[in-house]
Amino acid sequence: MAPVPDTTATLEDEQRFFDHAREVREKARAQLAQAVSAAADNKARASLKKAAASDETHGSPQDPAAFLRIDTKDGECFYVGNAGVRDETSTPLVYSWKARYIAQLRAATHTAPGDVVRNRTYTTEPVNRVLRFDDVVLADLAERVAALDDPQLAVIEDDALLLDALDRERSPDMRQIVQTIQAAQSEIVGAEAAQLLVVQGGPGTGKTAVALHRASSLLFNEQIDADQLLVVGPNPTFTRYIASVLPELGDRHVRQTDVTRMLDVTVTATAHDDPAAARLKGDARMVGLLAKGLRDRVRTLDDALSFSVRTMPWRVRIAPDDVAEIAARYVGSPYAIGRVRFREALTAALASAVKKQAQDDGDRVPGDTATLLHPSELENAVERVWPQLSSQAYLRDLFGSLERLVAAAEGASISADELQLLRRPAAARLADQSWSREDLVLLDHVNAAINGDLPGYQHVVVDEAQDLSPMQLLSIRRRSVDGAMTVVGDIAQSTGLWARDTWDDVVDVLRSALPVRLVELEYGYRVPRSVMALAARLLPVAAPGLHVPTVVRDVEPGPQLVPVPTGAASLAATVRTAVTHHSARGRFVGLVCPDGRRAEVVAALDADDIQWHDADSGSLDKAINVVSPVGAKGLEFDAVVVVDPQAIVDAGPRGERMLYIALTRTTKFLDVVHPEGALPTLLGGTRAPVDPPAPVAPVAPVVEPVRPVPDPAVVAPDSAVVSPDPAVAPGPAGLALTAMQRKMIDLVVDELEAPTLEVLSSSFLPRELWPVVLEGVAERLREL
Ligand SMILES: Nc1ncnc2c1ncn2[C@@H]1O[C@H](COP(=O)(O)OP(=O)(O)OP(=O)(O)O)[C@@H](O)[C@H]1O
Repeated sequence: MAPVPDTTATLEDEQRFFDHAREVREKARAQLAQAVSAAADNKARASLKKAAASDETHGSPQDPAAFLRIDTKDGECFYVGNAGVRDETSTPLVYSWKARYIAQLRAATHTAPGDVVRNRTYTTEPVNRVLRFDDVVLADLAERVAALDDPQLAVIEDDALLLDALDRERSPDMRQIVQTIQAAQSEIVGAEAAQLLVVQGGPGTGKTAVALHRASSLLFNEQIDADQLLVVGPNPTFTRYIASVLPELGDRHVRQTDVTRMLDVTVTATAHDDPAAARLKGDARMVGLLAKGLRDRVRTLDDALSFSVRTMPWRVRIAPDDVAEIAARYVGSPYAIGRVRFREALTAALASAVKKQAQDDGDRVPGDTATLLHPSELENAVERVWPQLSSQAYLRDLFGSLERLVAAAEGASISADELQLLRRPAAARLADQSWSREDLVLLDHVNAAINGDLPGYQHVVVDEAQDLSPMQLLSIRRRSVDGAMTVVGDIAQSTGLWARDTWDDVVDVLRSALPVRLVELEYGYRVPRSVMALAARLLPVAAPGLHVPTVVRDVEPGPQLVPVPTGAASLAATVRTAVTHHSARGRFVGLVCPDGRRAEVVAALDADDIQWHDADSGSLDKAINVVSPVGAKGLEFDAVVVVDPQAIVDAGPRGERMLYIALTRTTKFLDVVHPEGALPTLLGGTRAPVDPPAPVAPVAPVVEPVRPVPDPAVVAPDSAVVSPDPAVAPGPAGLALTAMQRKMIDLVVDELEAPTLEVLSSSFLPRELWPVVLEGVAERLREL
């Protein structure tokens, strides 16, 4: 009988249990290895070896036997480890954290304890030595935190293991969080598979971590094979970043991909659609248009089809209406399958016509009269009515012909102007046709419409789902057997052409007969409190009505706002100083740079031979990663340097959301380097946002009087890196200046610049009005 210690167990009792459980586990591992070497033949050995290699049921030999023990009110106790352990009688000694029942027990809180009385966590040292344990008795906890404002927050803040995990340095690989999964997260991890579960949560609330742990738990509980699970992310860099979590959890063969690589297409995107065309191509109305366009490729004939009949002097004919009637039976099937059925049905109709004619004429014919038809004649006829088509040929022909488009749009409520957006010259050779990213999604859709859906996955996990177009969502939905999915994202981080304010349309597209559930994660684990306070200033405009996650920790120092006076220092040089400062301290650095600033920033890094990695290219590097704001989604770094936040805001619609994303990528340090006077008003600057997002209010540039706590420090740019801007002293147009005059003008401009900027900055006038002020000054000077 296993020596399971009771609730009064001492450290020695616990150690005895840990030793026993580990011994049992290692014995089982050794038995499996022995079975491999004793296998009768090579084939059996290979398959056992494969099973042993992929059999993570024993976890790693380096794992402690358990990391948690849960005691329930009916006196039961559950040891929880990375892997389950059973004794010789198959009695569980340790439960895998993946077991649904365990996940449900871990969802207990002091306010909703359920059966749980006490949680005991263990601190161990390699391999299995128990150094100490810490108990949390839920009833005591409830008493202790009852009077506090946010008792749940107090509980989290008290979790030393969690805070320790959060404080650890980050790397290009995301880590598992098995030991420190929080109650609300555990509830999601262990939730039933058969539903559409949408997880909304602010930056760093653990959505990605939870989704991946849920995937692992589903594989364990639902007995589905790893290749029956699909994980879809937004881009290859993100996929690489999360790729090691599932293997670390013992699940090695799950397909993890991104929304574009997932598609069933053989071409890559080389063309770019303008936003209006791209948006239309992502619209669900394309489904109707593509379907009608495909149906239109099945032709109706004006003349009868006529076929010769082997050994007979006569021909057999079939009237156009009869051909159309046969074709109509199959137009609802996938196109290529419909074509096969049409061919079969046409052949059958002709065969019976041959039989009848032969009988009428008294001719002797074989039982299977279809053999009297010529296959090539049949194929030609089928091709006339129901031409073979590839998805590429179909889409090229459709977009290349206004006539086809107009016919296809019938009933799809797409206007003539919109159809023009889809038009593009058809390349003579299919291989020369270029395709956009949005086209690839359509090609995937057409592939399914032609060949039928590919075999689906039992469960699909979608991360950063808030940005996907309806056509992308449909491409994901098609890959799910029955709509069982876990969809995670953050509406406040929804940007791009399909930026949305609710999950409603996502649910509408993905929903199946299964139940739908939306849950929200409330606590933020990544972003330090002071950084979140700064980023949260954007939310009233970026995503009004959405909650700021309650942050569980703070890190000193808070965010640094680094103004760079125009003409006094180069912005890029200041950025370079900031990133090298962090990388010199061994930090994993993200340099979030708007496209318009990228060239000067990377030139400054290159000029000093500073190694950096292009994070938009598909992977991350240990040190400095330059990343676009959109590419930064889902990623995190020890230190983040955000370049020219106003340029990020101005770069497109929903600019405040883009900046919100950029600011919330850090686990510790944040530097915001901005041209002096060009800090977004919402962050405390004096300039109005240029493109307030429609249609949400308020759009007025409210200079928020409440400073974040603690206030972001405003630091002077490091004088060591300040390099003077090139002198600028063009004379007014038409005024011929001598070289000496130019030089003098340069000097005077230099002298005037700083005080002028000071006056303008303190004027609260939007920056775009500053030249107007200077023109006014020039006007007055001319009048002197
Ligand atoms: N329970 C936990 N224990 C330890 N670390 C955690 C826990 N929950 C979240 N984290 C850590 O917090 C960080 C943020 O998690 P994650 O990336 O999953 O958040 P997210 O909600 O997906 O963020 P974003 O919306 O910005 O993509 C990660 O480093 C993750 O490991």
